Amino acid sequence: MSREPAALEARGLVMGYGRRRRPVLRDCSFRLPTGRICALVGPNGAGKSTLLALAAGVLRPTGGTLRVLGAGPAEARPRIGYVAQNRPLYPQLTVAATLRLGAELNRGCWDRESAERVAYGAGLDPKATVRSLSGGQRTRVALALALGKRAELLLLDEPMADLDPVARHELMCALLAVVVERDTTVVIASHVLGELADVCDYLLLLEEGQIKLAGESEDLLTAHARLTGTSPDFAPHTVVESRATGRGHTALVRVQGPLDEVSRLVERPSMEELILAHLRNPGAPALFTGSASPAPSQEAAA
Ligand SMILES: Nc1ncnc2c1ncn2[C@@H]1O[C@H](COP(=O)(O)OP(=O)(O)OP(=O)(O)O)[C@@H](O)[C@H]1O
Repeated sequence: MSREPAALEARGLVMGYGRRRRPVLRDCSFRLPTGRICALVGPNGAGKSTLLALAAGVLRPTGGTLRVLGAGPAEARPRIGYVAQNRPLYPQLTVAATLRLGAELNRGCWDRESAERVAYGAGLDPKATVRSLSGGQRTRVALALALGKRAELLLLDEPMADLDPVARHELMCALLAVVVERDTTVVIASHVLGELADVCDYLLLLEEGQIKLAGESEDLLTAHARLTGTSPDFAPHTVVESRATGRGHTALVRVQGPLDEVSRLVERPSMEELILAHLRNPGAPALFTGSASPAPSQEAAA
């Protein structure tokens, strides 16, 4: 059965910088279906920004393939909104002129109302030049441009990093209202795990250039459990992380068989807990749920 084109589909994706091309992304294969709000997490230097820049067509991979909305990244670019980590904007333009430029470049599809709501939400002066803005205010303008474009796929690199807590909440609500209404796919690279867990229904966890967890949040959570018992032996389950506690031993495990609820307390981990356990234990085996595995390549299927 053929599947509809994914928002992102990587096969053996490799990326290295500079002359030596030391791989920053190594043999990454995964699939992100459309219509998801995906958290892209991983430690500093794991390759999150690199993956987003490849998807946005700003960088070219050194190996493997990355399909974006069923096309090559350069071809898909008009359908993508990309907020890069350094928020590239024209410093000499005013905020109003920046939005006018966004409208000009996206004539016929520009969503002026959403763009202005996001840009001016906290009383930002339309006449202020971009160079005079704070980091958080620049983020506001960059997000406004991405949302105004009515993109099918939004790639947001640490969108909340510079924002104060009130602005974070306000902008996240504005973003969600728009993406839910339009069924936009969103990839959010961030270290703010608590906030991500509340809004994302898909997870990609990158570690040292490789995907370690990929799939629907619900499926990944169901595949794990927090077990507490008197014995440090949690067989047959695979232990991701364990520690001794006052009550005995607690472990976050990958479920591998029936859960013995008689001799152990069985609880469902939170998404934040699951991510932290994997980040602290890079040796834990990778897990891809069904929708996250790329379709067999045409050569393999033939
Ligand atoms: N332009 C570049 N030239 C050379 N190396 C680079 C370049 N950009 C990134 N790297 C290296 O690639 C690796 C991955 O960087 P990347 O910015 O993609 O990670 P990240 O997961 O986004 O990190 P962070 O959470 O700190 O933002 C790092 O080792 C970084 O030093």
